[in-house]
Amino acid sequence: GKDKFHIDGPEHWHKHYPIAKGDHQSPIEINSKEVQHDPSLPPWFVGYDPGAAKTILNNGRTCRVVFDDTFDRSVVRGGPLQGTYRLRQFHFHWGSSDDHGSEHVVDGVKYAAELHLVHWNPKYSNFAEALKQPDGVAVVGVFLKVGKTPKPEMKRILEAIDNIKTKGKEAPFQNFDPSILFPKSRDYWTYHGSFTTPPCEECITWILLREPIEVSPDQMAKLRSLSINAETEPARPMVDNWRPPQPLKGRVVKASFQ
Ligand SMILES: NS(=O)(=O)c1ccc(NC(=O)NCCCCO)cc1
Ligand SMILES: [Zn+2]
Repeated sequence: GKDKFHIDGPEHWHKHYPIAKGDHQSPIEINSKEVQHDPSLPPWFVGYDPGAAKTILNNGRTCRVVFDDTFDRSVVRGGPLQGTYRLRQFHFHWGSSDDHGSEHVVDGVKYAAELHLVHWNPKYSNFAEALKQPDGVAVVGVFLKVGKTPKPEMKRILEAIDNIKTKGKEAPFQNFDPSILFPKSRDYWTYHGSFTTPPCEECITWILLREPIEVSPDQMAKLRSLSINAETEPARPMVDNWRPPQPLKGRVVKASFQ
C-alpha cells in the first residue's frame, strides 16, 4: 500500500508520485521581504460544530482528529476562499526536539510543531474528488512555539494520546471545537500548494497563521510519546513527521497584513 512510500524519505516520493517534484509543492519557506501584502484579502471565518468531532487516530504517521463532513457542519470561509470548505480532519507535524518540527519555515525560523486543519470544497462530490482539483482543499496552518506556559486547550488532545499510542489505534474524540486552538490574531499568509505527504496533490489553498500558539516542553514530549509501530512491533517513536520546504517556483505568497 501507500505506506511503504512513507517509510522512504521525501526524496523518494516522486518515484511513485511524480507531482512531488511539481511547481506547486508544500511546505515552503516564507520570506517576509518577498511576501506581497494584499489589502483586498478579506478576513477568514470558521463555524465549527463541536458535535462534528468523531475520533482521534494514530495512522502511523501523525495523530489525526476526524470530523463528520457529510454536510456543511464545520466550515471555513472568507480569506482567499470562494465559498465554504468542510472540516474533515486536523493533525500535527513535529520534530525530535523543540528546535524544529514545523513544515513551513518563516524567515529561517522552524517552529516545534505545526497544526493543519484540513477542509475540502463541497462543490466536488467527495474528498477524493476534491483533491484532484486546484481549489479542492483548504488547510489552515497554525505554528506551535515552545514556551513556559502550556496551552490548556491542547489538554484534551494530549490526554487522548494515551489511548492511541500505536499505529492503527483509534478512540472516540467528541465535543471538540478546534478553533479554541487558534491564536488571538487572524493575520495570515496564503499561497497555492499541495499535500505535504503522498499523494502530494497540488489541491491546497494554504491559510497560514502568522501568530504561533505557545505550548510547553512537556506538551511537546507528550506528542513525541506516540509510536509509528503497531502494538505488536518493536517501539519506534513518532517524531520528525515533517516534509522540508519545497521550491517556490515563482509563486507569490500573499499576506493579509502589512
Ligand atoms: N499535511 S497536509 O498537507 O495537511 C495533508 C492533509 C491530508 C492528507 N491526506 C488525507 O487527508 N487523506 C489521504 C488522501 C487519500 C484520499 O483520501 C495528506 C496531507
Ligand atoms: Zn499536515
